[in-house]
Amino acid sequence: MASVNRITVLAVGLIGGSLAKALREKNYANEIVGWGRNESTLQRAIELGVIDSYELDLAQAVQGSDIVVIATPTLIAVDMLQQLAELVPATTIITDVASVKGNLLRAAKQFFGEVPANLVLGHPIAGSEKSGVEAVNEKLFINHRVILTPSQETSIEAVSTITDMWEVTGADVVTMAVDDHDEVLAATSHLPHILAYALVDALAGQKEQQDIFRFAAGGFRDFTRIASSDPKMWHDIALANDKALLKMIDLFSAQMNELRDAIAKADSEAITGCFTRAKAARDHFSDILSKQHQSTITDE
Ligand SMILES: NC(=O)C1=CN([C@@H]2O[C@H](COP(=O)(O)OP(=O)(O)OC[C@H]3O[C@@H](n4cnc5c(N)ncnc54)[C@H](O)[C@@H]3O)[C@@H](O)[C@H]2O)C=CC1
Ligand SMILES: O=C(O)C(=O)Cc1ccc(O)cc1
Repeated sequence: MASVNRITVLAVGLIGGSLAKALREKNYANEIVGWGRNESTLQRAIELGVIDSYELDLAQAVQGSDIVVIATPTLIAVDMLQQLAELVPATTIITDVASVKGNLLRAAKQFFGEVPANLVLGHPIAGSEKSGVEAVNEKLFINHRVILTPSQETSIEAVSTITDMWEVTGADVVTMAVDDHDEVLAATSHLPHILAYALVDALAGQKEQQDIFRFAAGGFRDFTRIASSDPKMWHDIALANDKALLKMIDLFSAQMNELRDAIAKADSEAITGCFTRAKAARDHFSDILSKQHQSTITDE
């Protein structure tokens, strides 16, 4: 593993902070520097053992770093990339944690003139509905996937360094094409968040909302936990991945209309068909998850 002296994390929130703390606990680098706009948050990050030091000036923060990790909200990551194009030499690896990759790849081509070899776009598939430095959890990435989306232009050494970095946190690193990433995540993460927000907002707008929430059963709680996620974060994701997300919303709306018609017509066959297929698919998914869980227990 190539030795890493200095890592800079741009924005020390849930994901940037959890990565910094995980790496710090494994002594992965000599120095982990945080950058942010709010000095009290950065001081708090030092108190919590998340970073070694901080800088408020971006140029100072990235100077001499081997790896710069962009961990801001998704649309802000585009601005960060633009600023880094002026500040960072080709010897520094730039990576990120944003939930959408296509918009950043397009921005990179625009700001750097081509996809720079030292840019390794990445996305940890781990997190929670909580945000900010107080929610930092150094174990967050253990046994979770991290998707890297290198392009043809990306340096193999840079991909290998970022793979090593994530593996140190306990993550399982896979690579994927950018468009595939954005389509898969639109289906499995972005659509479910939109559905949870829409459901809770629709119900909260009803006059009887007090009663509705008072009598809500476990299913409502399971299905809507993610509606507590940060609205700003999900605003950025929805707009950054608009094309893939609109496709998924249309697919879902068509399915919803079919189910609505089936209920209106008391079409038992159609209703049971949908529920049975969905149950089989969900049970299969549960089996995969429990096998993954078993194999991680045996590995320990
Ligand atoms: N929360 C989650 O479960 C996951 C989030 N992500 C992605 O990771 C990135 C960071 O998300 P979290 O750490 O969850 O959010 P967070 O809200 O915990 O942290 C975001 C940080 O960015 C800072 N920030 C906000 N606006 C800024 C601006 N204009 N300039 C500079 N800094 C700014 C905030 O002060 C905060 O420190 C996002 O792109 C998100 O989509 C990826 C995987 C999981
Ligand atoms: O809290 C949950 O269940 C999540 O889905 C967390 C999450 C949020 C955003 C991502 O890009 C990846 C993971």
